[in-house]
Amino acid sequence: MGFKIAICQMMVTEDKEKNVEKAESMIREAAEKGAKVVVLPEMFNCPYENKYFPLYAETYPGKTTERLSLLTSEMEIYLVAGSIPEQEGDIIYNTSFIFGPKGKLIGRHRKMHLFDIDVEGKIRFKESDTLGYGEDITVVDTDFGKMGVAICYDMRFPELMRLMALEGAEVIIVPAAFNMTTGPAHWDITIKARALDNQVYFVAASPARNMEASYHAYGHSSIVSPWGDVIAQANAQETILYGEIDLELVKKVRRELPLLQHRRTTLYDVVKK
Ligand SMILES: NC(=O)CC(=O)C(=O)O
Repeated sequence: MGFKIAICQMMVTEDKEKNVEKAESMIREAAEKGAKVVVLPEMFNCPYENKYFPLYAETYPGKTTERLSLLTSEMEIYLVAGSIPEQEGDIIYNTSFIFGPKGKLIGRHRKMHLFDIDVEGKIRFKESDTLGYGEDITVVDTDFGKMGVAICYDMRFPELMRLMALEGAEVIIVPAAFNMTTGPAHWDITIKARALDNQVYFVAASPARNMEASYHAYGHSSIVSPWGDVIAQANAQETILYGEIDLELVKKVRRELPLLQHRRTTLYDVVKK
């Protein structure tokens, strides 16, 4: 079984309404071109900067999620709606809402690993200044099998990705926003490594690079096969990236090179707490 997936590598600006409109028009175009699963980038309705997260935050259900749920049901697709700042009580989360073809919420991933880093002379970011930690691993059931969803920095943690594969994920989808320091250094290799570790399709969705923003996203949204082949990759500009997902290939690669079966779980293990 297979399906077409699309990543909307959209330009995110300070105008929330325009961001949501842009997301809607790109989703519509991707669905009209046959995509059955559409993915938006991390913080698609809000600039990636701590000062904006509280200003753009919405509760669920809220204006952005309601609009995307309606569009998802109109286009009869699955939508991994990138992420938005989600307010619950006093806490704001970096949250990905996942909708099924009838517009129903089928999953919600709150970023588990917050991007608190300080690369000397290059980039300092401390998401935990404004955001709270997600606590749950997210694997959703779809008509195309199980898919894991995580957000950006989460993908640097192989244990999380492995647990998703052990829960049955054959595709891992990651809305993300690496930057011009970590992107050139780590983006491609991390995506390929996680695809190969777990023999999954790895789908990483970035915003386009906006040089007027304070945070310059790397772009380069990518779709990598379970064999490590790059099926499709964008550059830094706004675009819709398409790829064919062949679930038979996941089975073939796992049969030919049975990594998941060859783990020495009597000697070591990765467990969910
Ligand atoms: N923005 C992130 O969460 C992560 C990132 O940019 C990186 O890991 O590099």
